Amino acid sequence: MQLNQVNYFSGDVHILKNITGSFYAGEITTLVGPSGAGKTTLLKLCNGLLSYQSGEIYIKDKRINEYEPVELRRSVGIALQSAPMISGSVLDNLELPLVLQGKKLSTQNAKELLNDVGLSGEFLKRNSKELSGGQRQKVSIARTLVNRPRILLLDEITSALDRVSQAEIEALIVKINRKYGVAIIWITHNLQQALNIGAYTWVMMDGTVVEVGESNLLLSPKNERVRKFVKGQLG
Ligand SMILES: Nc1ncnc2c1ncn2[C@@H]1O[C@H](COP(=O)(O)OP(=O)(O)OP(=O)(O)O)[C@@H](O)[C@H]1O
Repeated sequence: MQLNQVNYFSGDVHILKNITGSFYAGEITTLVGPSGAGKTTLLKLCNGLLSYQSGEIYIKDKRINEYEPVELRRSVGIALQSAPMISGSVLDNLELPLVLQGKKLSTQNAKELLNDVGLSGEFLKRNSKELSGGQRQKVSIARTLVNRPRILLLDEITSALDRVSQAEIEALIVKINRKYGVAIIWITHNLQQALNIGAYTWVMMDGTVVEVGESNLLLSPKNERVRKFVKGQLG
């Protein structure tokens, strides 16, 4: 996915300013930065939930606003911190992206998806209300894989979890990244997480990308504001 001079305004407010850069297939890129920097807004532009006013976003040399909405939704999966579930079973939840297209999910495929996120096939019949926070997030991630997306957007998916579940989710995202070769764009407030798992990191502030590169840039940022931000987080 490539972004070229992307600008987004909400009314008169210039929220994202000239965002340019690439997210690569088979690589994890983390987005970090202070609250209000524009990270979530950028993710929403990448899956068409919001529309930019100028610039371009391309997936495979095709502008995202030239994709049919269903095609774009299939190509770009998103998982959120809240891991929203519909009432019903885990299978009902996994199947949701297909049901919306008038299709069904085979039990075999459903079990493989659960296996991808480290859950046994027995979970298919479980009521989604009975899942722990970590299990819910795993089902939410499995659901994003139903359409075999090229790009996976993750918004703070481990923020509400305990350390053990957090480590499990990190490991399974790395595994999924290798297995499916998707481009993963992961917003995190946890800079240690960005250092541990992301190949690349974008540091955003006030609607701009202030520093970008391999994630270990966080250990010795060039930009003074980034240095201060990192010091506050990593000590
Ligand atoms: N619907 C909206 N209307 C107006 N301004 C908005 C809207 N949504 C977000 N903003 C503003 O856009 C800016 C970027 O918000 P965004 O949620 O993208 O930041 P963020 O980096 O994801 O923050 P956080 O880390 O707190 O989630 C903020 O200044 C926010 O107040």
